[in-house]
Amino acid sequence: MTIPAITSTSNETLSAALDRAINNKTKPLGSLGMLEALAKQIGLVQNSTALSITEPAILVFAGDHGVVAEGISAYPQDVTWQMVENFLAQGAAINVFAKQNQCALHVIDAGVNHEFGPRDGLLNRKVAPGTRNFAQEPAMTAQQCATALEHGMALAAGLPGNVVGFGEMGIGNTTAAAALMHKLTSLPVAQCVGAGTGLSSEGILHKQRVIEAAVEKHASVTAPLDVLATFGGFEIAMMAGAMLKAAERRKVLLIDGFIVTSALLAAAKLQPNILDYCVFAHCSDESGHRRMLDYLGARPLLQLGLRLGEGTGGALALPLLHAAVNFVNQMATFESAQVSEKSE
Ligand SMILES: O=C(O)c1ccc[n+]([C@@H]2O[C@H](COP(=O)([O-])O)[C@@H](O)[C@H]2O)c1
Ligand SMILES: Cc1cc2nc[nH]c2cc1C
Repeated sequence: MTIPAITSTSNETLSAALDRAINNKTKPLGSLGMLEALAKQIGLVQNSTALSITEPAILVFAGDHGVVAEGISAYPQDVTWQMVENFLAQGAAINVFAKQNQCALHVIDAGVNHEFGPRDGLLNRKVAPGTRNFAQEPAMTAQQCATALEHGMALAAGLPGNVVGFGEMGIGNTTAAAALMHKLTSLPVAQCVGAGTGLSSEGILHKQRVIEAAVEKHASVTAPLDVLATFGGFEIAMMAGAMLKAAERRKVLLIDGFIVTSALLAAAKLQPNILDYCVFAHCSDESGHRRMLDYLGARPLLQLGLRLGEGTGGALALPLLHAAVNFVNQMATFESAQVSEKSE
């Protein structure tokens, strides 16, 4: 397996040209706030002052987690496959929001503990029917982790558009994500763990203890790929692979909540330049997400109290990407509209 090479988007000449294009629009300097930074970032990713959004797509990766045996989720494991059925039936929140914003949606079985059989609309990339319980043994073998990454890379390579959002479904995956966060940021487990789908405060404490014992057990594991294999999930590793390939192909990466950002944490340890390509859709209500975003130096676009996953934050932020592109392409300049510029 080869990790894609990702170059930084920094380019002084283009950066100055984008600043000029943005500042010449008929508005007080800087008055479109974060949309201006977003437009500039999209221009740098696309290596152009002629911005576009073509065929945006969201990839939703589903996988199950052996660590659910430790009683770390408020919902049973079967919800993972049941929600995959719901995605296929167009009944989930992500179906509604993706459709509302004319965004393609692809559902991937990365490792669900259920036999779906051949199904329209489901991409079968099942590595295994769920990971092992990382409280007892590594969640994946190194080979399984590499396979997941490779499937993710191939999926991203096959996308026609220039914006790709990431989403996931997997009961137990906030436990995996919190463990990854702890290992990859060195923040204490207590600052990484949260309620997930809705644990009580005792439930959160139990989840914290399970993670603390597991990181103690696997204390010698430190290299990013080994951390991903030991504590991650098939959907998390596949997302990380897809993110790396999408950045290599100079697509804009739309980052959703806590679990998606944990996949990015792993990807960014392998290729730090990937962060140039990432738009952070929102700050999730999952305790720990804000700290994860701070660690990455990320400024999320939205704060809506979401804690759903599925890529819903990305789908909801997509209109803001369109707004950023459209203001650069369609607004008049001071010159074209004969509006007077700043006098002091
Ligand atoms: O995206 C988030 O920030 C987020 C926060 C909390 C929960 N989730 C979703 O809830 C599931 C994992 O929660 P849990 O409690 O089973 O670990 C998984 O399917 C995620 O998509 C997602
Ligand atoms: C119903 C349900 C839907 C979800 N979507 C993403 N994670 C989820 C978890 C649950 C429990």
